[in-house]
Amino acid sequence: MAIVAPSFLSANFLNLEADCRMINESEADWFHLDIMDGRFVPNISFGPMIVEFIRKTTTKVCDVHLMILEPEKYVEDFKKAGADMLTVHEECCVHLHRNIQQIKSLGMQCGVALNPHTPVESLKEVLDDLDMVLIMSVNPGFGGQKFIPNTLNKIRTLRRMITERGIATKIEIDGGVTLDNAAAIMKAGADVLVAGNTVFKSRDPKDTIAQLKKITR
Ligand SMILES: O=C(CO)[C@H](O)[C@H](O)COP(=O)(O)O
Repeated sequence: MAIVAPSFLSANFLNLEADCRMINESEADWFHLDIMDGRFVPNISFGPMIVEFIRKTTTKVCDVHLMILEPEKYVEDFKKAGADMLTVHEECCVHLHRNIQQIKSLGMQCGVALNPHTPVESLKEVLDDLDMVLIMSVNPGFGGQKFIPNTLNKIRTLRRMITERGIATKIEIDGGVTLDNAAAIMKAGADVLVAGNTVFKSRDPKDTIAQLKKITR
C-alpha cells in the first residue's frame, strides 16, 4: 500500500488549519510541504515559518521538499521548524554528498529529488546514504500538471538499483498523481505518492485519500 503524502501547495492558504485537521483525520501518512524560491523554480511558496505552524498541528511525518538553490543555507532552519524528512534537489547541490551528511547529522531523514531530465543513475554513488529518492513526474514549480509517462521507466530503473543493493531507500513520486495512474506508479516500484490537486481539489479530500490507499493496496 502506498504511503500517501498530500501536497499542501494545493491547500487553502486562507484556512490552513482546517486543511491540517482534515489531513490529520484522514488516512494520509505524511504531510508534503513544498518550498519554492522563485529562482530554482518559477514560483514562490512558503518558508520555515509556515512549516513550523503546520508541524504544531500534527504528529504525522513532515516531508519537506526544498526546491531552492543553495539549500545548505536553510537546512538548520527547517530542522528547527520540525522537518522529519528533508529533500534537496540533485540539480541544486554542488556538493551533494556533503549536503546529505549535513541533513543526516542534524537527525533528519534525507531525500534527494530529481527533475524529469535527470537520470536516476546520477545518484549511484550516494544511493546507499539516502532514505528516499523523490522522482519529479512534472517539471517542478506548480501543482495541477500532467504526469510525464517516462517517469515509469525511471521508477523501474531505480527500483532495480535499490533491490540489487538490498537497501531500504524509498521512492517518492511527485506531480500529476491521480486516482487513474496511482496503481501503475506503485506497480512500477514506488513507495510514496505525493498528491496535490487530486486531493485538495476533489469534492471529498478525505475520501480521495482513502481511495488512493485502497487502489494501491
Ligand atoms: O512539487 C510540486 C510541484 O513542484 C507538487 O508537490 C506537485 O506538483 C503536486 O501537485 P499535483 O499533485 O497537483 O501535481
